[in-house]
Formats: sequence, structure tokens, C-alpha cells
Amino acid sequence: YISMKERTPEIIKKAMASLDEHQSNFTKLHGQVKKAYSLLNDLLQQLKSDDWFQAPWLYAECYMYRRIHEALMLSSPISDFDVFKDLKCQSFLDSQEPIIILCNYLQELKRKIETLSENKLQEEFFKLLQISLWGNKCDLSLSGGRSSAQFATPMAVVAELESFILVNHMDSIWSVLIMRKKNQENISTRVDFILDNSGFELYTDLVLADFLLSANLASEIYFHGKSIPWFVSDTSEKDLMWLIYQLKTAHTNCMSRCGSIWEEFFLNHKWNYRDNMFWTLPHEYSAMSQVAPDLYADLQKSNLIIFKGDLNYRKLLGDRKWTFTVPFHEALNGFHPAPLCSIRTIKAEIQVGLEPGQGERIAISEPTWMNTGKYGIFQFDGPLS
Ligand SMILES: O=P(O)(O)OC[C@H]1O[C@](O)(CO)[C@@H](O)[C@@H]1O
Ligand SMILES: [Mn+2]
Repeated sequence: YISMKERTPEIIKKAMASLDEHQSNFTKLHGQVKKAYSLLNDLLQQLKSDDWFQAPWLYAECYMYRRIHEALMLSSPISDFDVFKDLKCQSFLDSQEPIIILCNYLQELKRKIETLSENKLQEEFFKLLQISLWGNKCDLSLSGGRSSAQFATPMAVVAELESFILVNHMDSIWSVLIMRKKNQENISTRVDFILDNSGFELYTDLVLADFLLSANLASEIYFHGKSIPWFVSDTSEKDLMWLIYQLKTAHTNCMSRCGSIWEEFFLNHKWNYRDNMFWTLPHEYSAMSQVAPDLYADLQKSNLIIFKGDLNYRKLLGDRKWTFTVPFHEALNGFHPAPLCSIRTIKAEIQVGLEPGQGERIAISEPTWMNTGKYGIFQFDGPLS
């Protein structure tokens, strides 16, 4: 209710404000373009109707982002304009400091990676996994488009926030990768990232992906993004390429090196970008094999699929009000294309795989604990090899 009542109107207003800001540019290029603005205004009025509050939340939310997209599609010649682009760029620019720190850390780590013992490698992997987890605090849809707090020193937060991890299957994720690395018969290991937010979160995912290649824990990575602007801050191909370009052209040495290396990864197909309409439809993932058989078949080729963020978790579990103690495997409702894990900070009232009483105990002192992104999970499903 709060999400539909308060956040969505704010998000549409932000989209309209962005059109407003670019209006003089549009006019210079194409003459007057008013249609998108007026369509978004109509949508804002319609949001007051009861229908929006009676439809299933996931459906209504996805539908709203599709209607925003529709408003632009109907407004040629600015159909391609991303009304959330400026917000996404700003959130990246706001996190320069932790990005530089993490960048230096990664480069130092890569320099000595060959010499690390297995234990040390695992320790570093866990650290980068946790940075990628807490990076998920930084979405712009929960905050109604306001740039959310990043961390001054990403490495320090790992220790600080560890006690807020409610389900921790990092061991299983490690096992999948290290067992494949040790088995000489495995010539390749494919890891898929189902991306969530661009900006700082995306940066932490790319750092993790770079580590996986450099440590020979993976040989190819597939990043799956969104084909239309989605939930304000979700990553599109343009966002990903923009981020890499920003790094490459940065004045800080470590950032520009990082940008060049990552661009190279894409050029030689160690890193690959994919998108699919399915990610911007309201379907739960148990429907994927029916609705998007090609995508399902593609994911079956993966050795590990990492689902980032809250929305992916809701879709993995069909956005149902599960009892907290239901096993993750069961709640996936038949969706098992390959070993998979969810890395997510909890922002919506849905969670499985908890110990009896675990959620209830937190709720006593923090009634809104499921809406804040304060808690996180690493939840794994699948055979270990
Ligand atoms: O970027 P994330 O982690 O998927 O979070 C987005 C979350 O924000 C919300 O849009 C808040 O209403 C949720 O629907 C969604 O789960
Ligand atoms: Mn998101």
C-alpha cells in the first residue's frame, strides 16, 4: 500500500521532472515535444484509482513501469529517452569515493592473486560477495529516486554488517566454484549475473565478476540486464556501457585502468551482455520455462546463476506470502535451471528459509525490518557440482 500510494507517484513526478529539464534540448533538436509529459501526467492521475490497489502488487508495479515506457514510445522522436538516466548517473557520481577505494583494493588483490592460498582466496571471495550484497542497499525505487547512502569504505562495512546477514549460504556458492576449479576436466565455468541496480551496486557486481575471472573461478560471465527503463535504477545495456566509459575516461589512474580492462573483457567475450523481454514482464520465474523457453534454455548452460536484489527475489518466489520457514528450494516452485543463489537486501515482505522464530524475533523490536534493506541474505539452491 505504501509503495503504491507514496513511492509510485513520486517516481512518476521524477520522470516528468526529467522531461522538463531536457525540454529545451528536445525543442532544439526536434521542435515541441509535449506528448510524453502529458501521458505521464494522465498516468499520475490514474494512479489514484482503486484498481491500482486491488491488483497484485508485483503486477501493478511492473505495469506502471511499462506505462512509463509506453508514454515515451508514443512520443517519437524521443522514444529512446530514459527518464531515469540522470538519477542513475547522479547516484554513480555520488559514490566516487567508495568506488576508488574498491578499485585500488581490486587491483592490489589481482596483483597477488596467484600467490594466495585456497583459504585466503575464499576469504577474499566472501568479502567481495558481501560488498556486492550491501551494494544492493543502493536502489532508487525504494527511496523514490533519492540517491541512497553508499559506504565510505566498502571493506569496513563487511565486518560491521555481518550480523545483519540472516541466511548465509556463501559456503555453498564457494563450493560450486572451487570444486569446478579443482576438477581438471572442467575446461570452462560459466557464471551468470541477473543484474539489479546500476551505479554503485553494478560496480560491486563487476568487481566480483573481475575477481572470478582473475582467480580462475570462472572462465566466462554473462550479465543479464533490462531492455527498458525499469524500477528506476535497474541496469540497461546503455547504463553498463556508460559506467565502463566513465571509468575508462576517469582521471584517477586505477579507475581508467579498470575501465580499459573491463572493456577488453567485453571485446574478447569473457564478459557478455544479454537482455530479454522476460526480465521486464511481471512473470514469476517458475513461469520462465513456459513464457521464455529460450532464456530458460540459455540459463541451463550456466554453472552458477547469481540473482541480485529484491525484485529478483520476489519473482523467484512468485511474490507470495510464504511462511518464513519454508525451504528456498520448495518456494522456487520448480525453477531450477542451474545452481542458483539470491544476493539481496530485504526490502519487501517476503522471505523463506529462516530458522523457526528468527523473523518473528526481529519483528518484535523492528516492525518494519522487511522494508528497509538493513538485513541481507545469501540463499543458495542446487547441487554443489
Ligand atoms: O532494486 P531492488 O533491490 O530490486 O529493490 C527494488 C524494490 O523496491 C521496490 O520497488 C519498493 O517498492 C520493491 O518493489 C522492489 O522490490
Ligand atoms: Mn532494482
